Amino acid sequence: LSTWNSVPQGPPDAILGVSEAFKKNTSPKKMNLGVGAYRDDAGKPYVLTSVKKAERIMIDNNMDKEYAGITGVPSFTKAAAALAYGDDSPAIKENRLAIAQSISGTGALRMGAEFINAWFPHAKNVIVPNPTWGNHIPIMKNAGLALEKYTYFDKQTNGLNIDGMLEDLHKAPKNTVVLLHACAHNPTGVDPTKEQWDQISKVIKEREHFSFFDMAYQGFASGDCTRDAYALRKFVDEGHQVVLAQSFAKNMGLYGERVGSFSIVCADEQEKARVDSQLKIIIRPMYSNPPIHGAHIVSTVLNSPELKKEWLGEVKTMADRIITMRHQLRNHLENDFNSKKSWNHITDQIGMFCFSGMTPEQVTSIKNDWHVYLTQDGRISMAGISSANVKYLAEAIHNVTK
Ligand SMILES: Cc1ncc(COP(=O)(O)O)c(CNOCC(=O)O)c1O
Repeated sequence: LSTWNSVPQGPPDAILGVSEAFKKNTSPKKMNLGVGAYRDDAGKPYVLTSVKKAERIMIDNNMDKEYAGITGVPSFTKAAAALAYGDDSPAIKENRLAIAQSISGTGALRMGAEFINAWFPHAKNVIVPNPTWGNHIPIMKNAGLALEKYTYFDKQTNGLNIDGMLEDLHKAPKNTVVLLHACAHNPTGVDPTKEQWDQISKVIKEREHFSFFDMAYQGFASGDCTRDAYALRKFVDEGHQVVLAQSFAKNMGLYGERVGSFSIVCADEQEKARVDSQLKIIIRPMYSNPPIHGAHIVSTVLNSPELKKEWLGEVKTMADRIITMRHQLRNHLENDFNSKKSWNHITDQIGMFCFSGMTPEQVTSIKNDWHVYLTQDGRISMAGISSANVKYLAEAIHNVTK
């Protein structure tokens, strides 16, 4: 009998399964609205010019391939922290921000969950939005945390159910870890307003909850890195000792380079040193030390004023293209196909995704009858839309929803 005889067939990943089905389709009109990766208006992946320039500089510098330290490339983590928390962050100025490079955002989330499981001084409970990025659930559970969901999306309005969210945050046991998407919520595209963030901060403070921010889209949501970091920075200003999972996959187009960071706001320099030592103890037996190439790209871009300026322009261009597609899609639905349904949520939502409100049956119909592929929850990855196919998509959505 084979050693692996008892290994069962696992379920396919909901998101990647969509791309597999898309690849098998032969229609010239087919559209892949599944995977959350940016495409330009020609439908092609986009390597940023600022990234390519940084790589040329790195080659000219004849960089070696030595190991990075356990917590990664220092010039990267320093620049990443400033981008997230702000150049004038007191936590950074007072040297009390512990930060480690991670295997992109996923690695940061797992590192954070492992750290919480090891050192959080209360019950290891985490609550995540309903719905949330699918991978959040196994990441937290596999690290040993007890996971529950809090109300987030409102099916009636395709927006935020703020009252339901605040009620669930209030009901959760004291000292619960609350996972928060800093901007560009995945899969709904629904973000709290500034006023709503202030309400959320207040309840979290009252219940002495702990905030775990996931910021995978800074700059990619509104086109403005400062604007997209509002919630994170406001919480820190208000005295929350947050932790942050940061990713450069989308905003710098570094998907496969796996560049991210995990950071912890500490009380003082001495505490930061102790926390740092425990992060190293978690990382060492996990993957020893992180890949250096992507970290050097981010460091080169962020530490060069002109490359950083070029990058900020490019991330705004990507965000603006998505926002333009939102307005065109809504406009076609309302004015070309005279849909009688309300589509304001297409332009009210922000970031990579639009939670269309299409039912699983409608998702199946739009796939079978119109060759449009998206996840069963009705999430549309907006980057799959271009000026060439936006009207076709509107026609397809109208026909399956009327
Ligand atoms: C909210 C969130 N956190 C974290 C991550 C982690 O991304 P990475 O590990 O690539 O940095 C992602 C990446 N999502 O992937 C796109 C999709 O849902 O189709 C994410 O959406």
